[in-house]
Amino acid sequence: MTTRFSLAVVPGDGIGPEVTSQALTVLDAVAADHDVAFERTEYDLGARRWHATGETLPETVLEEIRGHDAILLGAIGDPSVPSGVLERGLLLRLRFELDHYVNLRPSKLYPGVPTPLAGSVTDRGDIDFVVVREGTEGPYVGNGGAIRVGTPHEMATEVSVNTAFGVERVVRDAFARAQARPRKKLTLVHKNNVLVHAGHLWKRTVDAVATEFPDVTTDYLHVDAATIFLATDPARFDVIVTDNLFGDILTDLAAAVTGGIGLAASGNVNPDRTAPSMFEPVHGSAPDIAGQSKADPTAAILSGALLLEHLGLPEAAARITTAVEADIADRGTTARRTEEVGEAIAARVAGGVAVG
Ligand SMILES: NC(=O)c1ccc[n+]([C@@H]2O[C@H](COP(=O)([O-])OP(=O)(O)OC[C@H]3O[C@@H](n4cnc5c(N)ncnc54)[C@H](O)[C@@H]3O)[C@@H](O)[C@H]2O)c1
Ligand SMILES: CC(C)[C@H](C(=O)O)[C@@H](O)C(=O)O
Ligand SMILES: [Mg+2]
Repeated sequence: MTTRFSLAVVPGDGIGPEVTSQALTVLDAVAADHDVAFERTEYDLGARRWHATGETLPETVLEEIRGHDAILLGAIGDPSVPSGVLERGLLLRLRFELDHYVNLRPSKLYPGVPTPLAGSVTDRGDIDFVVVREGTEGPYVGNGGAIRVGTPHEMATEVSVNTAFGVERVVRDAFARAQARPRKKLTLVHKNNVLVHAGHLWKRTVDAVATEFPDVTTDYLHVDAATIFLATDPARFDVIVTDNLFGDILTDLAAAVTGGIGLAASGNVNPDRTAPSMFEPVHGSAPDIAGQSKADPTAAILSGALLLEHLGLPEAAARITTAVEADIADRGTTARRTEEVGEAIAARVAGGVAVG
């Protein structure tokens, strides 16, 4: 019997629709073999809607989206809209309202992928780590303001919020993920030599939760040093847990050293399943290449694989990652159009051996 899943699809802005349609093609290619069907509702949210109506995320639309099994999102943000309006009013609002407190960002260096890594990195095969980025707190919450705007005496604040509740739940999730991985290693990244209030809360929380996971080894890096090691020795990482802003920055760097932003997938996960989780590439709307079929849809396609895992379909997810891995190994240097990449991966998925 076919199992039906409802998907809310938010293609969004710039290259968002281009890469999302490829992710959907690949999801459909894998669905039939696994006896699942995706019933999709597409939501017109982003710059076009904002220009037409002034809306970013109407309450009624949010409630409709809430009723789905999962969300697939392309990218949000457009140069024609003041910076922050869509990012905060749409993307972050979805993450906050749907309690996506685990922002999961895996990084893996696939064989054959070019990387700007330092020449000293020899054991490239071991580069396989995941950043568990806190998704609902930190400096992202909008706790700030500005006075005397536009004057020489302007003062602006953007206060980072870190609650014991919020830190503990994401740290606990990161430990569980570390425990389930072969190396069982967790690195806390923060800046507790300077940010002593938030940093010490994070450190104390990791130390306390560690007692419940005796088989997981832990270490700590200041965020500045973490950027050094991400560029020179990324194989040292297994699971990184960090706050919302550090995680944002580290994961673009992680993407850059593992083949580029076009390959980096993510899941905004609500582990308690009180609302649908949302899967999206790490990259943005890339206005510089939008509408030219130049975007690499691989990140969106791999985000589709994370979505399948979340829905309890690990074999279907593996079909996609295996197809992507094969496509990457074969890529060479000839540039392909967005849809060519998507169709090639979909063909490999369809031609693959059905498992599960
Ligand atoms: N999750 C999201 O929706 C998200 C994430 C990041 C940025 N943004 C928004 O996107 C807009 C542009 O931001 P930005 O330029 O800082 O970041 P970006 O990720 O959109 O682009 C950075 C660079 O990476 C390239 N790039 C991105 N995705 C690519 C892909 N799939 N294939 C090939 N090249 C790719 C772009 O061409 C650009 O040169 C802004 O409005 C920003 O707020 C949204
Ligand atoms: C667009 C922005 C709000 C977003 C973030 O900072 O989380 C983006 O950079 C990301 O990485 O998904
Ligand atoms: Mg980012």
